Amino acid sequence: MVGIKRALISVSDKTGVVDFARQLAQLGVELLSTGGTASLLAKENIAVTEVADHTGFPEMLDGRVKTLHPKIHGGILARRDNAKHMNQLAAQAIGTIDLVCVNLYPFAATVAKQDCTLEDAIENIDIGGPAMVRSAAKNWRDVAIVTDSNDYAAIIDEIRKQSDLSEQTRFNLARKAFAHTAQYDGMIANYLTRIDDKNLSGIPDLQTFSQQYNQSWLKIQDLRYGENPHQQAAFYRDLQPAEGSLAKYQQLQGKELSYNNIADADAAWETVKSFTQPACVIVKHANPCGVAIASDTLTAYQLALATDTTSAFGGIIAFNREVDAATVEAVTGQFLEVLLAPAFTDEAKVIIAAKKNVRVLEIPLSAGANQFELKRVGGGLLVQTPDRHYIDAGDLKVVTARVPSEQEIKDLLFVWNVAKYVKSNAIVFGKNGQTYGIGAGQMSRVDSTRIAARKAQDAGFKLNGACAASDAFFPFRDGVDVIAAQGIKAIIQPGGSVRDEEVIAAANEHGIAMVVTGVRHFRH
Ligand SMILES: NC(=O)c1ncn([C@@H]2O[C@H](COP(=O)(O)O)[C@@H](O)[C@H]2O)c1NC=O
Repeated sequence: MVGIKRALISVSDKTGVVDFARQLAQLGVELLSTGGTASLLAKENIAVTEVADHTGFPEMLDGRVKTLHPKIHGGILARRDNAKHMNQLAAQAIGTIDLVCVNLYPFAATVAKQDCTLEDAIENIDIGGPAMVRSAAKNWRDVAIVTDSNDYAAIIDEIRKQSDLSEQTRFNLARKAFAHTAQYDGMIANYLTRIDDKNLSGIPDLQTFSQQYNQSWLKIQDLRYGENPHQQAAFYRDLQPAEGSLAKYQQLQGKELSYNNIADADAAWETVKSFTQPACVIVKHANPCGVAIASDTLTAYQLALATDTTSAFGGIIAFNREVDAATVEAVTGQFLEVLLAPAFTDEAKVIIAAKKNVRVLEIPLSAGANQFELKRVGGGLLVQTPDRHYIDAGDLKVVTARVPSEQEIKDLLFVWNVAKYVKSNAIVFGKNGQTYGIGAGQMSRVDSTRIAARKAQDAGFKLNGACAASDAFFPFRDGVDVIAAQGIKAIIQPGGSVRDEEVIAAANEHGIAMVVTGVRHFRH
């Protein structure tokens, strides 16, 4: 006889529940179930008692009241080691319930529908389910609470082996259950506090940002330390990370990821993901120090490295294509911290394995993005939608006498895309799908311009005929003058400065073609 004698199963998502119930029944567990679940189990010839028959009360109010009954909650909440509790159960002829398996009304899926009315949303707020989950989780020493169909197999396995569930398993299930109801209620509060008060019937108008913002994250790992060794840190992921996001990584080899590795890997991955052609991005301290697109990964790497071989030392290197042996041979010729790609060939994996310390991450490639970008400030949180603005040649407005050539337009779009991922003030020089010089994170735009110029000179690039991008408008003509002095003949920038006229006049003076995008890409 198992320690679990009676189980209550009440699930909206019925995935795997028939098998789970059948196996519990085979282990001698008596089953109670709510209407829909009970009829499914009965149809599958599994012996089950309807909760309504057990309590003697019918389900009522369109299912709003099914399990909210002392015979259910008494049976779950009574402490088995407390004589008073057990006597009280006996006096009311209430039997104990030892396992509760519940998943909740699909609130998230309901409100995700375009035509979801407030009434639909409200009806999909589960009441009896969370009450049972919380009762069972509170009484975890005596009751097992199962909220995730992914746990069914392991639970059956453990009961079969040990005739019961261990204290540790029950506690883990209880923690998971409270995390689940917290997330569920958080989601409801987020939805309700997004509703514009002007319209409280029909399909509500939803504001982008809720009045109270509740979010749940799952810890992937504790980190050895934070940005600096005296800081503590951990890495959390979204409950459902966006497709193609860093948190979907699989580490193939190498040392444990550090806080800075993860931050830099994210910067590299987000940048490389933005290119459709084979691309390589090398990141140091959250900024790309070399970016290139080419017909293959090896060439892309060689071109990206050539931008700034000094900064690339100890960098994070990302590709948006499967990485082959030749590329890995080349990449491991330099000191690197992390290598990321959607895939590695078997041969490439063998070669990189010799460099045990290099952290190698495989991430499925997809253009997905976080719903919101979050940034903590003292006592608060800044929330914004991600920068997902892309342009093509048709979006460019030529503002100078000189019009860029077709090749220059391609180069302008390339450096513009790179500039988007460089911390402001960002200036990027490049040509033929290769960055020539990157000026990042300066407090003045002209300083970023000077840095980009110096880096390009140090790397030995001839800037004649190259292009320049500025992530935001030029506040003065000085940046344009510095660019012109390098021999650069085409500039892309948002425009919109009060001194645009002065800036455009400078470009005309220097015979530069200038295009404006009308959009800026600050990144802090
Ligand atoms: N009202 C109640 O007493 C109640 N008890 C259980 N539920 C939910 O009813 C669902 C299962 O219903 P059915 O077995 O009828 O398909 C589960 O998602 C469960 O969380 C309830 N429904 C909503 O509150």
